[in-house]
This record gives sequence, C-alpha cells and structure tokens, in this order.
Amino acid sequence: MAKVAVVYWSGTGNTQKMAEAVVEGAKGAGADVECFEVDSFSVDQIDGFDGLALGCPSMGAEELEEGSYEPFFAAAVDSGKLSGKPVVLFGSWGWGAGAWMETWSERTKEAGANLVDTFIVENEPDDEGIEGSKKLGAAIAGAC
Ligand SMILES: Cc1cc2nc3c(=O)[nH]c(=O)nc-3n(C[C@H](O)[C@H](O)[C@H](O)COP(=O)(O)O)c2cc1C
Repeated sequence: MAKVAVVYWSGTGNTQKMAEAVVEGAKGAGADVECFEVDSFSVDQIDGFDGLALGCPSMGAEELEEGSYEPFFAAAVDSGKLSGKPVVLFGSWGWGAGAWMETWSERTKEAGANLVDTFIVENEPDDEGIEGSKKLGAAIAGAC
C-alpha cells in the first residue's frame, strides 16, 4: 500500500481544509495516509513515505510561509530527499492569482521531484475546491 504524507501549514484554516480533503482523496484511492502540521514533521521522515502532498498558502509577497514552511521546504530540497519522489503541491491564495505556486513548482522540479500535479484555491475552498483537493489526493496515491 502506498504511504503518503500530507504536510501543511495554514494560518486561517483554508489550506487546512484542503489538506483534510487531500487526505480523504488519497485514502479513497487506497493509500495509507498520515497528515502532519509542518512543525510536527521533519525532513528525516521523508524517506518513510512513497509520496508527499505539500500544502502552504501564498504568504509574504508570493512566498511560502516564512517561519515554518520555507525553512522546512528549503531543508527538504537541500537534503536531496525530494529527488525522484512523487509530490503534489496545494494551497490557498488571496490576491496574487497563484504566482507563488509557479515559483514553488519550479523549485520542486529543480529538486528532482516528480511533480505530479498542483491545485490552488482562492481563499476558502468551496465545493469545487474540496473536490479538486480530493482529486489531488487521489493523484498522489496513484503516482506512488
Ligand atoms: C501575511 C500574509 C501575506 C499574504 N501574501 C499573499 C500573497 O502574496 N499573495 C496572495 O495571493 N495572497 C496572500 N495572502 C493571502 C493568503 O494566501 C490567503 O488569505 C489564504 O487563504 C490563507 O490561507 P490559510 O487560511 O491556509 O492560511 C497573504 C496573507 C497574509 C496573512
């Protein structure tokens, strides 16, 4: 059974709602899924999972959240542990139309990961946003 880790940060709950739907979608597709708030997950744990679903909203000026998520992601890239790993990225945005995801996707590909798909939602996910998040979860489960 594919083991998937969902690792997210969320300040006001929007990306958290997406993360919960990603979990549901991945479980529905048969994966063994664990969900972590980013501060509860360490880069050393990456090797224990076949695939990763990484979630963070657009913060700063089209950046990852600087206190926890950026240090985590930078360390993950530096560790080399993303190389060859199936990864999906998701998160919520407010006014920038998703520019942070473009940068994040590029960084993920440059780290050698197999970027399977991305999904972004404006502010709080509506029904469509929840469905899209579930599909993303199914996609990472299927890619492992
Ligand atoms: C400090 C701060 C910086 C933000 N910067 C951006 C940004 O650069 N671009 C954007 O589209 N939204 C930006 N947002 C809006 C958030 O991405 C948006 O509110 C999102 O839904 C928050 O997701 P969360 O509920 O998971 O924290 C920012 C929000 C905050 C609080």
